[in-house]
Amino acid sequence: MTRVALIAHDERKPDIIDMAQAYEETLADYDLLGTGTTGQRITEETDLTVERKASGPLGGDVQIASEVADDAVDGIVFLRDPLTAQPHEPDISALLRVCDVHDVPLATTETGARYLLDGLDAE
Ligand SMILES: O=C(CO)COP(=O)(O)O
Repeated sequence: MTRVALIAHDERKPDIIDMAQAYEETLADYDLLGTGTTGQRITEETDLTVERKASGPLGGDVQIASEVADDAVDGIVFLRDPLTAQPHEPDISALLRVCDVHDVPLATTETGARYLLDGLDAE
């Protein structure tokens, strides 16, 4: 089954919830995972089931990076807050890097997320 990770920094959580609601029918066909708080918010505000990893600052990004390294993830939507420094920036960089290494599509913008999810849906 297609496995998709959903991650958003705090300032972007309203955006990822809007996206999850708009794409709920598509996402319902996928095996979803996410960082802790993002996963919790999405499960509260949609009927989707999300496997929750640790919260980002507590290692959730690296847990997802580990799955990417195992070729277990098909796509990631990661709505980052570009205006706020994150204490776990090295973890975020690791996740982005491992996606580059494994050619896993990663969208960090809402438009990119739409392209990514439409693309996965068309496969
Ligand atoms: O910090 C994050 C990603 O780097 C997101 O973590 P949460 O979903 O737990 O807020």
